[in-house]
Amino acid sequence: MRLSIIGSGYVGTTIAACFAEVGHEVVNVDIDEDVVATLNSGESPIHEPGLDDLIEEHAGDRLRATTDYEAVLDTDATFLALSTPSTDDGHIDLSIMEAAAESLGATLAEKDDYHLVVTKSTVVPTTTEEVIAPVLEEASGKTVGEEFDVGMNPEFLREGSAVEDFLDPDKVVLGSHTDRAAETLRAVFDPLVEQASDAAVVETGIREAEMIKYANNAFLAAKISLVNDLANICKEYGVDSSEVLDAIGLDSRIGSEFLGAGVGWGGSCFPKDVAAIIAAARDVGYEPAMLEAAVAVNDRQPVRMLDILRDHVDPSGARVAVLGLAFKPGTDDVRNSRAIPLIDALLDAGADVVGYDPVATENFRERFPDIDYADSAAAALDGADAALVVTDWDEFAALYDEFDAMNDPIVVDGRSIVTRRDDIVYESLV
Ligand SMILES: NC(=O)C1=CN([C@@H]2O[C@H](COP(=O)(O)OP(=O)(O)OC[C@H]3O[C@@H](n4cnc5c(N)ncnc54)[C@H](O)[C@@H]3O)[C@@H](O)[C@H]2O)C=CC1
Ligand SMILES: O=C(O)[C@H]1O[C@H](OP(=O)(O)OP(=O)(O)OC[C@H]2O[C@@H](n3ccc(=O)[nH]c3=O)[C@H](O)[C@@H]2O)[C@H](O)[C@@H](O)[C@@H]1O
Repeated sequence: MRLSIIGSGYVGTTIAACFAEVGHEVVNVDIDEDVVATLNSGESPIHEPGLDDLIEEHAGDRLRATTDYEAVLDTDATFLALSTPSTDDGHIDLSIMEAAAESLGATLAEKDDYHLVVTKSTVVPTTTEEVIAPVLEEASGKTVGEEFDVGMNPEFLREGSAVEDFLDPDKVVLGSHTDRAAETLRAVFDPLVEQASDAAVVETGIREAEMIKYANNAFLAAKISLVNDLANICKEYGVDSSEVLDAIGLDSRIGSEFLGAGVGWGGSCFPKDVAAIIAAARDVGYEPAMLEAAVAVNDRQPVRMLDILRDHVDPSGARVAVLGLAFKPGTDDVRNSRAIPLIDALLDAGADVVGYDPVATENFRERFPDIDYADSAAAALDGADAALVVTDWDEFAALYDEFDAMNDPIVVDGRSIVTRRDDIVYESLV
């Protein structure tokens, strides 16, 4: 099939390269000329394992990029993979989606045959039908359900394993309202599902597909917060939370994944998506108490870390090494990293902060230009009064002798990965 993908960020680039890999002809449309040039030169505009190889193989053949929306006219279906950030009050900000839908609609005005427009971005229920479709109709002069259809196909890939997650998913969710849209979506995904090891295909309505994405992310975020609540209780009672969590994970109804207790969840999606579904729920008069609690627990974990530090050292004037600035290991993405609230609190308390991350320092420096940065964990620990571990990078698990260079070592481990030493004051956060 011939597919167009609007937006070439984490999701748009990954799905374009993967659709090309399973045999489709794909064109990426992005307003960013650098992104387009990078893709056309056979390189990936984002860092994701395996993506460079796919782009190198298919660019100039089944995969190309352009800034010109006219490219959509030679395709059968378009996926909208634009950012859906938060407004200041947590609501979803649809302005980028609306601008792209308007450009797409104006282009579709010139198309003679049927077209399917699929929302790939994470959007709150009713957005595709009540926001995107009307913009497309207005700009194209066409009617949804007649000359074109809309559909919804949420994305569940994770940064750091995006290609693998997309090509071998647990599930593919196809939301549509007409037989024609359902058939087109099936035809897009059939080659992928055939080669995936065990992908379930869920055919559903459009607003159900939109909600499945929020339910998925909200459930995972709430699972981590529940785990953190339980692990905090464990700590107060002197119970080893890792033994407790390993044991409950053996119950197949609970499952062993996403039981990692610690300083909490961050990133470009969980915080904004949980905030957006809370705001959307309130808009229709429902108070989502569980989700509000999940956020409250998550907000409290960095504060607990500082409280534990205070039990051992007064942060005012102390040199504190923060190990890990990325929101999770394997990425240089610092959006909503737990290091941000932690360092804000440390600076408020008068600490002298030195940060270290294997790959995320430059991105973090844009947010905190005035703290010190070290070139290695050892350099960050040298002369520090305390160390706080925020991201579970493997290299932090391997630290041992490096703690000798600290002044009276105090380690507060927000990810429970550091090897304990009897001669060091070691506190796990949970
Ligand atoms: N990043 C992730 O791991 C995942 C993200 N999602 C969702 O997918 C959506 C996209 O997220 P990302 O790919 O991370 O966003 P992103 O910010 O990485 O990429 C968006 C791209 O859209 C382009 N763009 C902006 N306005 C445009 C326009 N009018 N026309 C054409 N291109 C335009 C930008 O230049 C940028 O390259 C969001 O709704 C997000 O919540 C879903 C699953 C995973
Ligand atoms: O909607 C999205 O964009 C994506 O959001 C998450 O993916 P991602 O944010 O890339 O990363 P995760 O691996 O889920 O980690 C999110 C946060 O939770 C934290 N986490 C994760 C697992 C765990 O056990 N404990 C824990 O604290 C991580 O440190 C990180 O800060 C989801 O896992 C994806 O399915 C989803 O598509």
